[in-house]
Amino acid sequence: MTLLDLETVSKRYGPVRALDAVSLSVPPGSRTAVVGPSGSGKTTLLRIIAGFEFPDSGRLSLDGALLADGPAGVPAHKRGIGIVSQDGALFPHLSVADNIAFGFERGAPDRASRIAELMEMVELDGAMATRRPHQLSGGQQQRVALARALGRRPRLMLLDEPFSALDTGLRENMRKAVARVLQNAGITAILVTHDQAEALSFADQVAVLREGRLVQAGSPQMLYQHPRDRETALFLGDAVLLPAIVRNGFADCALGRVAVESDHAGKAEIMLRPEQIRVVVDAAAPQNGGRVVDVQFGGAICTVAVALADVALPPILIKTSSVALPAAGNLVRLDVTGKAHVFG
Ligand SMILES: Nc1ncnc2c1ncn2[C@@H]1O[C@H](COP(=O)(O)OP(=O)(O)OP(=O)(O)O)[C@@H](O)[C@H]1O
Repeated sequence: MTLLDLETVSKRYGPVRALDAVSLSVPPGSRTAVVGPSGSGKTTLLRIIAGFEFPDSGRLSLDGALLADGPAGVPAHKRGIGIVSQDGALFPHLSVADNIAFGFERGAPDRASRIAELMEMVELDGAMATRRPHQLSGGQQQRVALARALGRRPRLMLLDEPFSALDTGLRENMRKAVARVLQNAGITAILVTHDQAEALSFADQVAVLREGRLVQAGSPQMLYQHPRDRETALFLGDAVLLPAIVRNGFADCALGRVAVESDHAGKAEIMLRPEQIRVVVDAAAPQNGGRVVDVQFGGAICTVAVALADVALPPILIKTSSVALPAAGNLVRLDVTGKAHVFG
């Protein structure tokens, strides 16, 4: 089942291909995160879904109804799509209550009860209803913006970097709160973010854009463990990339023999996520290891750089806990858990 369907949507700005034949299906009730480097087309995609822009070619439909077919289609205000932007875009001269009620139908009889219900939904204290936006924290302003967008009972909610102005702790709380609110209201959402960790934890589906093209879409686990290419792998998190010879479900590499999930045979590049590698101090100078050349203490997560026995390879960086942290100069063994991903 699909709520929003994009078929080969393309958009150019002069010589720039902002979107190049992007196809994407968004299931009802799901949360999709769109990620990609700066200039990859995320905002353009969101603006086309919202109806602020029209594609040059390609089609998009919502719940089976056509929203746009090339440059013609349904205008933004008739799409039933809600938007929460980075700055919340609240009206500074209106109270919280008036901001929330802005999208209601004129003279809505249940105005007060709906405002109260929406404030409760986004976990805002009812006493704040009479405040102006400047009397709220960044997180509270974002909750008002979300309540206002929810008040229009949208079929689809677009979230354009709504957490980016918040600091780390608050950001995580807001992300969880928004996910909960959307889930409880059964609203399908699309989030645009620069933050890979945010995308992986918020979404059921992650879509990676690069230079206007959709590189890969799938569940966060699938993309993290089986990225299409090394660029996507590195975009979604830290990765250890090693040359290897692959055969019969195993790869021979600088870390010894590692299981792989691939029927590839021959030379290939393999990828391990750093958390798959355990550093064990082992004075026996093991084959599957090397010498620690640098240790960066980082509290819960520390980074250990290990120069491999194969000097042609750069040192690999491994994230590890501060418990039993090796020291620079130690000889270490690198034990791998799970399977490596094979590119190619
Ligand atoms: N109105 C416009 N006129 C000309 N070029 C544009 C316009 N809007 C976007 N572009 C170009 O289209 C490409 C995609 O831009 P877009 O804003 O969609 O990327 P983005 O992934 O959202 O980037 P960021 O993460 O920096 O916000 C960029 O090369 C951008 O310069």
